[in-house]
Order: sequence, then structure tokens, then C-alpha cells
Amino acid sequence: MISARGLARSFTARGGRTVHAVKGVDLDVMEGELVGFLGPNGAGKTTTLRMLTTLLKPTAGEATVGGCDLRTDPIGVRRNIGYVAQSGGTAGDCTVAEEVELQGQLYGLSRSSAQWRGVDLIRQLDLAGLDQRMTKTLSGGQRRRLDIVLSLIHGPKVLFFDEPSAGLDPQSRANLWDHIRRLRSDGGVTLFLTTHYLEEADSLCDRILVIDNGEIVAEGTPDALKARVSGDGVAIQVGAGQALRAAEIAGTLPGAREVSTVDSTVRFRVPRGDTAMPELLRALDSAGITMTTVQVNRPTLDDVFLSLTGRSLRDAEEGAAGPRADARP
Ligand SMILES: Nc1ncnc2c1ncn2[C@@H]1O[C@H](COP(=O)(O)OP(=O)(O)OP(=O)(O)O)[C@@H](O)[C@H]1O
Repeated sequence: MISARGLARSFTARGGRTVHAVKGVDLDVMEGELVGFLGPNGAGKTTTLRMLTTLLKPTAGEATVGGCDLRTDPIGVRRNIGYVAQSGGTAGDCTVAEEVELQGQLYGLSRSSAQWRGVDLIRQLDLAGLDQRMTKTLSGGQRRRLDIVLSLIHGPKVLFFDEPSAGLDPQSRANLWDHIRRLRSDGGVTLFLTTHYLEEADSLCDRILVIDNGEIVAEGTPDALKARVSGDGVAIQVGAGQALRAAEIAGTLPGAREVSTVDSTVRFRVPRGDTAMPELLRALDSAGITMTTVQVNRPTLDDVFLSLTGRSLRDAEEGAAGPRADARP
């Protein structure tokens, strides 16, 4: 449904500096898949999305979306896609029903089919009863769902979604995730979303592409990606002055690695944290070491990112949080 080869985009920043925002991305998304594009701020997610939705011309590479070529048939691409931008798409000065009807007409639907289809989508996205409300009075979650209605009004095959839950509270986020899952299972629409929330990618996506510095650095199902980081992370807390000896003991467990200590906390990785615990407890006990707490963590997508790039996704995000270079395309 989406296929890109060598897709790249550079910008000339103020002062003449060239920013290589996306550096030759290859990707394939099959019909009906829900694929997440995960990466820290500034990784190149939005730029890729804007290219795939014809809003930005690639500097190099090619792509087809819904069978239409990005360069030679951008109108065909637009007919096949819906796009929910990060900034949203509602105008504010009209009612929900008017906004939906207008959007349908902009896509060439007759007034009556825009209304008919709008009513159906408004109901699907749990906005029934709000159709006469001014859009500017909607809550963040309601507005996001209205954005989805607007993007689906013309019956697109592919829905592009930039940071679905940015700015939403946890409850609205969970509610939106339910709607996104339902869109895929009920409507058969192919979904491609960008996110820098690990939990969002993990919970929603069939497959994840991890992007960093404009390049795809990993790809797979959330489970397959996590399986690349072998072993569980274990953190134990021991009595004062006992951490070094406890670390030595932890290091003797079968398959133990990456053993480290900070104050009275000892961290390490083992193939199976749960099965390693009894042996560790026995060994610590016979050495007279008191263990006060224990935590066993399954690998996360952040661990995947860390093992691929040497830094945490969360740190990478914080590091990239500075102001964006202003530039001309
Ligand atoms: N118009 C532009 N001019 C100059 N640089 C740009 C422009 N648009 C994007 N960039 C730069 O390209 C890189 C990728 O930006 P992009 O918005 O695609 O990242 P992102 O992964 O979507 O980040 P975010 O999660 O913050 O939206 C960043 O370094 C950004 O500053």
C-alpha cells in the first residue's frame, strides 16, 4: 500500500547550512497494516510523512502510495489518503457538522453524501450529539477524533497520522488508541503513524520502523524488536556496603552480563529474570547479604533503541528538544 525507495529530503537552513532531515528511507507497508514510525524529536518522522502525503517534494528517491506514484500522480495519491496533521485540521469558527460537510465537499462529495457519511463517521468516533457544537469548544480528545472524521470523509485507503496522542491526557489517549485499533479492524484502512511514545508504538502497532537521524535503524514487530535485546533487566537493592559483593554473586549467574552498581543498587541482565531469582536469593543468603527490593523488567522498545544507538530514546528526545532551525524548503 506504501512503498518508498531512497526517499530523502534536505533543507537549506538559515546561514546556508544543509540539514539532511531524511537520508534515503526504504519502506513497505502492506494493505491493512498498522505501522508505527518511531523516533525521537527531530528524527525525520514528520518530514517523511509530509513527503508521503505530497505536502513536501522529496530531494531524492521515489514512492508509491495506494498504487499512485508520488512524483507523477500526486493527485491520485491525495485521493487515496487521509492525513491527520500534528497541528490538527479544524477551522474553529463553525459547527462540527458544518466542518465535516465542508470537508466532504472539498473532496468532491455531494452535500447529501458528505452529510450521510459524516453522520456515520461522527457516530463511529463517539462524537454523536456534538454535531451542532462549535469546533473550538471541543476538548483536545474530541478535536483529535474530529480530525480523524475529517481525514476519513472521502473513504481513503491509507490514513497517515502524525503523533496521534500528542498533547492528550492519559485517558483521552487510551480512548483514542481504542478508536485507532477499531479503524483498522472495522474499516480495513491501512494506518501509518508517527510517534515518539514508546507505549503508543508498543500497544498499537503491528510493525514498527525505528528512525534516528533521518535513517531507519530497525524494523519489526514490537515483540521481534524487543527480542533483539536478549535478556531481562534485573535491579536489586541490598544492605549498605554489600553492593560490590552482591554484584560479584550476580555475575556468576548463568548468562549474567552488564553487571553494574550504583550505591546499594545492583543491575544486571540475565536470559530469564524470574528463573534466576531463586538461585540468586540462595547465594545472597549464604553470603549474609540482605536483599531489600528486586525488580525484573522485560526489555522495552527503549532498550532496543539504546542497543542500536547507544543512547536512550528518552534522552535523545530531551537532547533534541531545542528550537528548530528556521529554513526555506
Ligand atoms: N523546514 C525546515 N527547515 C530546516 N530544518 C528542518 C525543517 N523541517 C524539518 N527540519 C529539520 O529536519 C529534522 C527532522 O525534522 P522532523 O520534523 O521531520 O522530525 P520529527 O522526527 O518529526 O520530529 P518531531 O517529533 O519533533 O516532530 C530536524 O533536524 C528538523 O529541525
